[in-house]
Amino acid sequence: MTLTLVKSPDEAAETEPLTLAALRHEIDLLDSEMVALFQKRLELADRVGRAKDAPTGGYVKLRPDREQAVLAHVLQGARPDTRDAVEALWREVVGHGLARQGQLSVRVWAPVEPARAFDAARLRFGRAAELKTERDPQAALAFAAEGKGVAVLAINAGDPWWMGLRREWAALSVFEGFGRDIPTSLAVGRIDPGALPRGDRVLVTAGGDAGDGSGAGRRGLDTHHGWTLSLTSAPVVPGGPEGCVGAIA
Ligand SMILES: C=C(O[C@@H]1C=C(C(=O)O)C=C[C@H]1O)C(=O)O
Repeated sequence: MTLTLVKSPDEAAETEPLTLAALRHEIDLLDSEMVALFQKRLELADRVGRAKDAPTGGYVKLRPDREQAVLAHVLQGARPDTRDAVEALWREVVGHGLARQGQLSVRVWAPVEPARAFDAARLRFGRAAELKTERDPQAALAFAAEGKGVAVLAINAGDPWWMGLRREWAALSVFEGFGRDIPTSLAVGRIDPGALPRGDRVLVTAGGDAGDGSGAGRRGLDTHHGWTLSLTSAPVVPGGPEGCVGAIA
């Protein structure tokens, strides 16, 4: 609701600068509070990071499940008209929280519309992350497999890099999908399997064509020589015999 004070033009001319100054003072006070709170939050993220320094199994510190819960929590309290702004802001906040535990590096491989994939990665990981484009999907996967950071790779881009998630890149998990309804790129990394987000499971399977009924409830994303990359809402276990290679929110 917007309150409008009815004033004569003269009165308005006199009081307006004061009102403006008063409003700006309120903003300054809030900014100071927000900076203090942000710094407190960063210190806590720091402490969480040190707690994670205990054996990690070579996993990166990024915890998609926790980030999903943080987002859900703040969005629950947000007015509908501020949801997009709150989400964008918190992606930044969380990105800086993670950066306190070590800078996140992201390699992006997207031969078609690279700017779109890059923008999506920037929105997801925030400005605190270091983003670089990669010309070779295998180099992006190798970078992520070494635990140096994570990779974002386009799907349906003429390279079935995702088949490697069942083979040489089995240490990597898909933990994010980018795209409106159907993902057009996926993020992969050495993510603790216990920290994958709640949502659809990502499958790489031989035989059958996802979407033809052979895999009930599956949605195909890409196929190559009898192998299929698909999504399912079935609660399959990552790394298990069903070919689950991760999960996306
Ligand atoms: C603080 C943590 O580390 C990272 C930063 C988060 C945050 O700032 O809220 C959330 C998840 C992690 O990616 C955590 O795991 O809780």
